[in-house]
Amino acid sequence: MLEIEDLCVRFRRHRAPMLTVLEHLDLAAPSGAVTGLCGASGAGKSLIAAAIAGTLPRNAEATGRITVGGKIPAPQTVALAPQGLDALDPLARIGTQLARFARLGGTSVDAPDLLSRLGLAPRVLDAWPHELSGGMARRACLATALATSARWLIADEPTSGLDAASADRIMALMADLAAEGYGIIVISHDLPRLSSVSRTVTVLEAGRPVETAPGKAFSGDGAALAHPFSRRLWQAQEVGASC
Ligand SMILES: Nc1ncnc2c1ncn2[C@@H]1O[C@H](COP(=O)(O)OP(=O)(O)OP(=O)(O)O)[C@@H](O)[C@H]1O
Repeated sequence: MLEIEDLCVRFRRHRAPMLTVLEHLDLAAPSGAVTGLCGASGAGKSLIAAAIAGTLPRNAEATGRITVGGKIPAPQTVALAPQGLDALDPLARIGTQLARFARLGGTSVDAPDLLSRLGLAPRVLDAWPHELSGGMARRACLATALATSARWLIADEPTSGLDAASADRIMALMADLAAEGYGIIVISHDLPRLSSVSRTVTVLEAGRPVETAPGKAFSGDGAALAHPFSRRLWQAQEVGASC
């Protein structure tokens, strides 16, 4: 179990008061399941990912407790596939980067097999990041995180910029990895796909968690959701999807 207790994040600013951007987050993410995080832009989702992975910006101050299996996680326990595609090294071919991440995790990687699970052809191994489309780069980012063989993965917006079939494939992969025993946390604006694979989805509104609901509560008109903000978020996507 990956547990977050009372996580708060605030930023130091030049000649300005501290800015609080995340307040009192509790989260329990079991291994063997997908745990979803959603919310409006700027709600604090990527900062949660960074806090778990230990990559918060230098001007951030975090309080609270993050544990995996009851212990403070060692480096490399949790792999992060960040939202920004600039996480890829522009000066290394994708194959080199996958091998590098595998070494970081003290393991080796069957790179063609990994790419194929993400719907990428083996030729991508020889490609430089600038030669990839946005969707291919997103999947290459995910591949670098998976290459570490960490048993915990946080995927921040893994379907952003992907066509519908590729997005379906990525969310199905998240579910498959969970079925293989991985602990998976997925951050996504794509609520229909996110909720379809998640055991629970935590909804954030402006830095505050408002509700943790079972994935299946995101259906129909959202009547099974407890908080009005969650219902609005869900209904907005459903209306968008049916237009
Ligand atoms: N280095 C920083 N210094 C100051 N504020 C920051 C910094 N990084 C992020 N923030 C602020 O923290 C808040 C949360 O940012 P975060 O990136 O976690 O949002 P998000 O929920 O992931 O949004 P999106 O869905 O748009 O990716 C935002 O208001 C953002 O402006």
